[in-house]
Amino acid sequence: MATPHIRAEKGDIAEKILLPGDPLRAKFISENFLQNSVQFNDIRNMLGFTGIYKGEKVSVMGTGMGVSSIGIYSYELIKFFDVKKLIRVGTCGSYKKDVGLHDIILAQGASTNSNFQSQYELNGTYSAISSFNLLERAANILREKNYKFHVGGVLTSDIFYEPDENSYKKWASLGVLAVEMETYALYCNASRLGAEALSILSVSDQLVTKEAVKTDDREKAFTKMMEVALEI
Ligand SMILES: O=P(O)(O)O[C@H]1O[C@H](CO)[C@@H](O)[C@H]1O
Ligand SMILES: O=c1cc[nH]c(=O)[nH]1
Repeated sequence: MATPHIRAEKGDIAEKILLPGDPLRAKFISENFLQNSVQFNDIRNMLGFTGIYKGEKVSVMGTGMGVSSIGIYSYELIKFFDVKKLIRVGTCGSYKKDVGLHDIILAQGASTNSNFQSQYELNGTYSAISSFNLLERAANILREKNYKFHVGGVLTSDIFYEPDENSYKKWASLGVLAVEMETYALYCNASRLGAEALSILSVSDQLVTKEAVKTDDREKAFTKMMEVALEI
């Protein structure tokens, strides 16, 4: 049963899915990590694949950029395709000097400047948190592999090009490690619909030192987080 955004039947998509923002990163993961991979989605070029990793069925699909886009895909994946474990594998901008380029962040929770939570008509502010089960497993795998990682809060922002380049300092003063654009919505949908979610992020930009990973490397350079996500 296809949805407006995913051309697949129930069973075509595994219970566990990796979700990069970039659909070409999904293709890269499929081609480099999965065996017997079959493409299940092409609508809007939001490429999705299902294959086998170490004997386990696993899927990978792009989400696009921003809360609205991942809000649609994660909702459809959980509600209509019975996906149970959603692991975002994304890039982020570090807010802390000691969180360097290529370091991995496990997003324990997400704050946001988006109004995604207004749909729930709460009389307060919702704290979007990850699945402790997935977080604990990812942390254990990272320790075993001896990969440098950090655990903490991130900001899910609607804005990539902030007019005030110092505004990040206020979030950093509250311990927020980095900025990206999807995790808050992913965690909300997973909590609301009864699935587990975790964002594993690689630092592509350093807002304190102004360093950045080269544009051509962004699709393929972050294989460590992909490996960890697949091993969970
Ligand atoms: O690398 P991805 O997963 O797309 O994540 C980050 O990169 C995009 C901005 O360049 C936003 O989607 C942000 O969240
Ligand atoms: O600075 C950055 C880097 C990646 N993704 C973001 O949203 N911001």
